[in-house]
Amino acid sequence: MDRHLSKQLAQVEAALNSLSEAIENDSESPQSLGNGLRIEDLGYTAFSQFRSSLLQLLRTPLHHPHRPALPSGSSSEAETPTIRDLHTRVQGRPYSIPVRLHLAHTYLVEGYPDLAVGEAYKALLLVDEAGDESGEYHELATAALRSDIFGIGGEYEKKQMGDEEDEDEITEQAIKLYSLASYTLLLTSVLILPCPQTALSQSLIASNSHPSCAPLASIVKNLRTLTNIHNPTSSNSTLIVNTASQDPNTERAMVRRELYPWNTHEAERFSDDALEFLNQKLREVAGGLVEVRVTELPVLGTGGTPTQKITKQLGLFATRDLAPGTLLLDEPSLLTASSRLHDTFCDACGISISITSTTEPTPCPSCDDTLFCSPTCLELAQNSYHPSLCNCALDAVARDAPPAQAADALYTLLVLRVLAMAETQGVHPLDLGEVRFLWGDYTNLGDSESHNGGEDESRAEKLCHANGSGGKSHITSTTAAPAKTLPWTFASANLTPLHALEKMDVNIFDDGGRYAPWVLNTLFAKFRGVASARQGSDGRPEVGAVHPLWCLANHSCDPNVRWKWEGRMRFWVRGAGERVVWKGGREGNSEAGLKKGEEVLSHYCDVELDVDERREWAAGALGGMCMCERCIWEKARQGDGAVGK
Ligand SMILES: C[S@@+](CC[C@H](N)C(=O)[O-])C[C@H]1O[C@@H](n2cnc3c(N)ncnc32)[C@H](O)[C@@H]1O
Repeated sequence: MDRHLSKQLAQVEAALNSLSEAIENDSESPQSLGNGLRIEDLGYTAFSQFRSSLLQLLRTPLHHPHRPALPSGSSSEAETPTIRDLHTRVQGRPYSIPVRLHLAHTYLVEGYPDLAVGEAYKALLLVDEAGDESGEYHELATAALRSDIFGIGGEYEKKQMGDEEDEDEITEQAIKLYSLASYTLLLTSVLILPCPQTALSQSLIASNSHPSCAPLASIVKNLRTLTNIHNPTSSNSTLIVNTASQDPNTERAMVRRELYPWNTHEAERFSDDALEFLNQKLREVAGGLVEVRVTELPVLGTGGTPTQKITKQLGLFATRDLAPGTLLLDEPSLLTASSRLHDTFCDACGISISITSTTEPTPCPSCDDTLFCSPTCLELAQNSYHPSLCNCALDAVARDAPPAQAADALYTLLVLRVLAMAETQGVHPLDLGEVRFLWGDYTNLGDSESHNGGEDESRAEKLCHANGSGGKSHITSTTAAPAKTLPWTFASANLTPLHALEKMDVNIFDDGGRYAPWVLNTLFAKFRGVASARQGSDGRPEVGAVHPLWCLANHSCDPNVRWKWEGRMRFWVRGAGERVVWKGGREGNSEAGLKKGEEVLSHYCDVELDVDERREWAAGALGGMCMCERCIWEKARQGDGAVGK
């Protein structure tokens, strides 16, 4: 890194450190904020723990790509609540700012800065509510704040202030301290990710709320230089963003893609019950011609050679001999999303209304803007997700994104669809039938071990312990830096979902943890592994969908089925003449039809491309370089100079 940038980063770190010092110290300190209060007296009894962690965090360069998870700063393990304990506390006291801050800083020291951002941001929203008499949650937030300061567990009354002190004034000071503590956590977390543009935009907001806070002013100044943003004339002028810098709304970081140790909603995908559930669904849409089975797949590396490791996953298999042309899967899905604002796709199944002539386009009777391809789709939507979105004015959210962001926008829209399904059906988002069995491509599962966790509390407990203590578990316990393979932005993980939930009239604080940041991350992890998209004539992905049964099929560059998605996802058995001709002269697989017990192999990329292009295209969906028989053969021939013959 350039020396100038390093210097700027060091100054940001120093300013963050002095901000946290100022928050913690009392009025005698030179860094004092001048309010005479200590944050530890205000219910945030763990702030000093965060402070010592912050110092450790800042000691590792913020830009370090393999920043390790840090030990907690607590002196006694026994006193440190686990993330699970803190989830319970947040659910029990959803409007308490210090409880959320404690969760945020625990996430941060455990190596989840993305989750810390989510909770610190909610703490800030609560600060706003407490300070704004017209806020929807003002009374609840104020009551929680007063209870944190003066009530049971509130240490304030034991301190030096007498009874005659004005409670209102103390509450006001507490709001200020909590605001600064929330910003400290938020800014530290986004810088660790690292998302400097997001840090700058949030520090500007912070500095506007706290104009006399010198450390914040220093953070803004240094982040401005760091991000190469110039504010040429006055504070009112539009920021001129250097072409090399990014928009905070789209600034991406990579975060851990995990089966979180506290996630009790993940299905035991290889259990008899799960296989029976999925096979029952397959009988409904595939007439029993295919079934799901546990299978072994190679773990794909980034080089052109196999890793020798095997992973246990699911796959689809023919239950009998199937002749060419047999329709073996015909699956509808309501888990769809359109990225276009003005084109007309059925809101439910995603079919282009202009190509379907069989049925009557049907608007929602209450919100005319929402169009379905048929009364059937309208009815399905009403039972599944639409009531939560009807008249919510969410149409424009994440739509018509620029080409570079169109794919990411589709994932966000799929997550929003799930939130509406969860609300309409009163089900936890991760328990929805459409979501529960999806492959999440988590990086903390052992490669060759089955992903066979149970559903109950005891399993979650076991995972928590195994993860921390090195006990035997399928969750990898490793001292290496955790892999970060999940794209994350502040907007997609926080701003957009929270905005949508508020429009849906969901209480974003007291939600029983259903829409917590880790739940949203888990949804993104699943959708990035299994969603499909259709491109428009301009090459932009315009409709996305998750078909939970179709996506159980594994990939081959010599697929034995062809598929088409027009409202429903369909698979047909390829005939001999439809099998791909391998480049380099080999005829490929000329077997017609599928034999009983043979695996159904789909394709995730254009199989007409050359081997290198195919591998590049499919790498994201496969987690590495395709090692199918055709790829290996064509690559070897390429080395011989024989491809193209
Ligand atoms: C859409 S899912 C397919 C179903 C998945 N096997 C399951 O258990 O649900 C895609 C994932 O399957 C695995 N996969 C599919 N085809 C593969 C192949 N040919 N080689 C190795 N892994 C494959 C990769 O891990 C990929 O991320």
